[in-house]
Amino acid sequence: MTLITAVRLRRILDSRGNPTVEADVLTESGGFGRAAAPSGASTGEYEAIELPPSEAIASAREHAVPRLVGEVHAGNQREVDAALHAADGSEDFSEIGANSAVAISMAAAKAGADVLGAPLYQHLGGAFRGDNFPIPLGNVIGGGEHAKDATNIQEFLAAPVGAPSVAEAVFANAEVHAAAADILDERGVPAAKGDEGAWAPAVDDAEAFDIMEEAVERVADDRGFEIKFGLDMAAAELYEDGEYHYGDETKSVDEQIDYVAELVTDYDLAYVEDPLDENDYEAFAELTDRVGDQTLICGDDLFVTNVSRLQEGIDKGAGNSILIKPNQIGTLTDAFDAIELATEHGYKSVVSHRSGETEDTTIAHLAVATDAPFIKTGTVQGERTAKLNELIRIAEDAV
Ligand SMILES: C=C(OP(=O)(O)O)C(=O)O
Ligand SMILES: [Mg+2]
Repeated sequence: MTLITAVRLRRILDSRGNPTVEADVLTESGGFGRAAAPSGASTGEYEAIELPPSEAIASAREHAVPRLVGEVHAGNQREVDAALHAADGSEDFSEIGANSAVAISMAAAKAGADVLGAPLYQHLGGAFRGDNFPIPLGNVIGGGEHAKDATNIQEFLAAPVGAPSVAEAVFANAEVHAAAADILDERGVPAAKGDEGAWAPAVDDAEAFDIMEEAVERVADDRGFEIKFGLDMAAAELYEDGEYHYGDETKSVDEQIDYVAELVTDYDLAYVEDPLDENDYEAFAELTDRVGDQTLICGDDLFVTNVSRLQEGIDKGAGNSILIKPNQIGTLTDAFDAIELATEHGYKSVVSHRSGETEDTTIAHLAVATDAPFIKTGTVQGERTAKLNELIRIAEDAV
């Protein structure tokens, strides 16, 4: 029934206006799935390789499509993803491109679900998920690689940890985003938006903390449940020649650890992603030792959704959480394996978008299917709200 009969690949636009890969997968019994690859800007050094979309498409047509069509069942995700690995033959999808691989992998999952007549989250294992829904981490203020002349820290994220439902959490994040705009306005600070729709004002990090604290407090008071906030420091982007660079100021590794530990305590941060360089497991371990019982220390560029890198982190006590970005590793199977390993070792999974996105909603289903405690997928803008609105629909469907 789910034997793949066609795979179509094309270039479409992503949210930055760049081309990206979209895949359609069709099956013998008329099943259909469509998915598109996202794209990062602050990419990790160890991510699977994204090829220019035209190259990725040409290579996947030559190497992957013949191994899928008439050979593999869309309903068997491990079979699909093994065929993609075999077609590629490299360790990092540098032959067919992780962008082609992830688009095909996700489109096949949707085609498999379509044949079964099941929602994607159910097909991906949602029947045995818990009762919880992922808490959305919403990007409210940001800079770094996502916006020019804004904060050094890449993302200030609302974390509505006390929200009674996923819908309330989604709306609360949007309200924090709006409250931040009001506060900026009151302070006479103009703000454009960064790649993910977060405000990108020309303020220093200290002022951004201040604005976040106030915005979160206003909405929490109004809503009557607890809203914290967190960060993606994307510290690999700040790190050069052994030091962390904040504009003209620098911090040694030890100073960076002290700085982050203080931020966690001072602002009661719910979440800190990539507070240290992607090669520094030891510093991650030291910070985790200091504040890992108070907050999530999440590895994005550190782990790149890769089980080997995660295992090294587990062995060294680096972090207590992993960001899951399917396109960092190339297939849904690899992303699932990373989530499974994380869960086994008490690491919290945070399923994530990329700064370059499309209307694709696969990550919302992935987060629900795997019972991930968090999802990071922005706050506003269509390519972000596509996932947030899908979460609301899934929650309604799953009760
Ligand atoms: C979403 C992120 O940004 P990008 O997609 O640019 O890596 C991130 O760093 O977590
Ligand atoms: Mg990150």
